[in-house]
Amino acid sequence: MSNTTAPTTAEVNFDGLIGPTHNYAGLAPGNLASRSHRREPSHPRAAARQGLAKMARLRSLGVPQAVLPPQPRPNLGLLRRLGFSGDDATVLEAAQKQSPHLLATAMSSSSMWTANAATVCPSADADDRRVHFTPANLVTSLHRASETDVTAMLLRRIFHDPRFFVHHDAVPSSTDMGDEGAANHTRFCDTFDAPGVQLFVYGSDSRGDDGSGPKRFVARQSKAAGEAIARLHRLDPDRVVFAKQNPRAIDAGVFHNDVIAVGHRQLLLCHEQAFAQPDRVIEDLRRTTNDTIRVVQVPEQRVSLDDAVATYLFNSQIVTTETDQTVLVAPEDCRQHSGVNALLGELVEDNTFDRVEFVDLRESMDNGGGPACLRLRVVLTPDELASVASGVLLTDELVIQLENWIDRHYRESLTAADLADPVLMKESYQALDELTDLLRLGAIYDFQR
Ligand SMILES: NCCC[C@H](NC(=O)CCC(=O)O)C(=O)O
Repeated sequence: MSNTTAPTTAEVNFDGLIGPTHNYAGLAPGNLASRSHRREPSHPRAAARQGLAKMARLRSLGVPQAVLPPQPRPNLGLLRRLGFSGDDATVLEAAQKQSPHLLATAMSSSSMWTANAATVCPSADADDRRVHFTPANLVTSLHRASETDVTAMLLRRIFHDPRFFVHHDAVPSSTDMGDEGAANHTRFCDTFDAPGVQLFVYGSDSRGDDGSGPKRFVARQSKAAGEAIARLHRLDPDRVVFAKQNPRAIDAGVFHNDVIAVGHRQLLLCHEQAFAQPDRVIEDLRRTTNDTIRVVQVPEQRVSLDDAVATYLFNSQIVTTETDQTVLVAPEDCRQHSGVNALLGELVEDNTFDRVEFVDLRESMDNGGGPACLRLRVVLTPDELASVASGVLLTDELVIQLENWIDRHYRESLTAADLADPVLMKESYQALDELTDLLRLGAIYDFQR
């Protein structure tokens, strides 16, 4: 078993702990799983256990693993800002009566998908040699846009040392500046301490609607946000690539690029329909990486866009283990799909991966979040890692404490009718109050002050 303090510069996965109000409200634009599971009962305890089991599995492979706490729900501040008043129970009841949609928004536990929390660039790539963070504005939907402030606070709290970390404000919240964070951002490198090349993928070009965008669903990520982040993070423009998503893919349910492409070190695994101009993207990546990148494009004939979205093949995580193996951590759904499973066998055969491991993330998957959605990758040198709030770094002991904590506080199931229950609110706040002790973060939530 490895120690979480990596001796060399390493990629640390910060996974979002799934919160006690995890539910299916169908809130997410362009996300087919969210739409099709709308109003189904959810299983918060199983959900949180599945997410934690994935973290423990990666840790057992020797991948440094940390945890980000959920956002406080219900988000009473949001409901009050929208005109619901009275005591807490009255606010929840009025919201349920007048707008179940707003109530569900205030109960969403979507912050678990930390790939959307922020864009992070390692110190090796920034000209001031510090790690840069920009929280995502998530303007496309209210339930996600209301995560930004708490995310920013959490990141500042966890990565608190200004010698190592720079925290930027989110880019302005305007639809032509849409930013959904690291889900549309990939970094390629040789070893993690070496300077990398960063790929920013976008669905909309802020220069206006020229009719080339998706027809059915909204493009959530803008090019302008990526450009701003590349400037803010002081990246070398010669080592940055911008790529437009294929609008057909967005219309098939690819609401983030990480539903159709995944990169790790010198490998890009993507569907042939991922980008509007795939040849140009590959050429740009070859040039900027001095031809060290290996691109594996999966043809439509092998895996259709629809099957890619249904199985979340490309939302797998690729990790380098302690023994220097390259492992693909894929959703169970990929094993169950014969075509995808056969392809994975071939990718092991041809040494793209040393092996594939499958993880059961049913509860998250049913809201459109696979293995890669649940993690924010932060590349840290040993000194940077040593300065991080250490209570969030996963240890064997913390896994056991969190399992126990989940079992004590989380409900087995939740329905839409339960969301206004003031007892659920108390349970949720009490759970989070205890969690901040377990993670040694102090009082971070408004309700604790
Ligand atoms: N990276 C995965 C993000 C999934 C997320 N789903 C949601 O917000 C579903 C919420 C709901 O419908 O209850 C989204 O689409 O942004």
